[in-house]
Amino acid sequence: MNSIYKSDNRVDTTPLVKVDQLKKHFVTSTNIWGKKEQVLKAVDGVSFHINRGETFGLVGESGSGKSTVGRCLLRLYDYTDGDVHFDGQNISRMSAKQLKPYRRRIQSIFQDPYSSLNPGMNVVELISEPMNIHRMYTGKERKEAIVSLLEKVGLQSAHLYRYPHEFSGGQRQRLSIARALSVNPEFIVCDEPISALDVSIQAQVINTLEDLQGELGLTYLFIAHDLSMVRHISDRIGVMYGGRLVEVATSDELYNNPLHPYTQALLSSMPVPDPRAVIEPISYSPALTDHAEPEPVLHEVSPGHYVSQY
Ligand SMILES: Nc1ncnc2c1ncn2[C@@H]1O[C@H](COP(=O)(O)OP(=O)(O)OP(=O)(O)O)[C@@H](O)[C@H]1O
Repeated sequence: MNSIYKSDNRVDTTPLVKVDQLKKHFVTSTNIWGKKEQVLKAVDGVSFHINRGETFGLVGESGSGKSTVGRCLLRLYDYTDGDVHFDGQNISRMSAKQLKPYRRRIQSIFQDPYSSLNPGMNVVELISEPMNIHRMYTGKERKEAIVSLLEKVGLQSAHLYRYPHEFSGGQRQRLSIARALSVNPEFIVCDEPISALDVSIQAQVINTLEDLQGELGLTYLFIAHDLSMVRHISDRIGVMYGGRLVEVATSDELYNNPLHPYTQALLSSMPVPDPRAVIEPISYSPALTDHAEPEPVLHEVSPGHYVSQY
């Protein structure tokens, strides 16, 4: 179990995750001589930290770079520039061998559990797979660990030999959570984990994630395109626009006092309870010309509330 206490009982206040000026540019076309023709700046100078036991929400419209940030933290991508520290260690340029312990400590849950779960594996096999990779648990101990994991996420031992297609969408996402937890991680990148679920199921899965966080001391990066989804679960929220963070604040501060026009636009497009109300698409364009792009620097305008130039 993760603990924010050091062995001498002093609280460890160093952030679990620290991201410094992260950049991930994709070369989207290459000419016949192998020269770069077009570069897509999916993430372009993003900095934030996530404290131990905290949930950091990352929001923004489709294409703003949220998933790319998540994939960089998981080291599924090499970065173009910048650094990511995990528990004080710079993991940015670690070799596959050096990364191995971090691959256990940092897990992920994705939007579509059906495509991330091998349909030919039953529950025991699906949960055993990460345990095999990290050589955890054997024989009877493993079976007990799997049953206990299923109970933790709201499934039962009767499900042990079932296959993904035999579950509902919500149950499949619970299975993905059990699989992520199987190797005792400290940090989980949750990339739109409830977006594909029925609204009635979304709150239940969120509650399970929150309960597990309290029980296991987990730290989450919670990615969503919709502010209403992250509000409840997040301690702090970062708003992304065009590969950059435009505002970071505590959840309450962001909702009560949004400063960046893009955050205000996102908030005003939040679903309203009246089903007859017309929801307008977000319209926001920086009031700047091409040659004066906003600096990827966040200014602290009040304690813990950061906003970029706009
Ligand atoms: N492997 C890739 N190669 C080229 N471009 C990519 C790649 N992955 C992402 N992109 C581009 O990078 C930009 C950011 O994508 P990303 O998926 O991070 O955004 P997002 O905010 O997570 O959006 P969504 O909610 O739709 O997933 C997009 O323009 C996307 O097309």
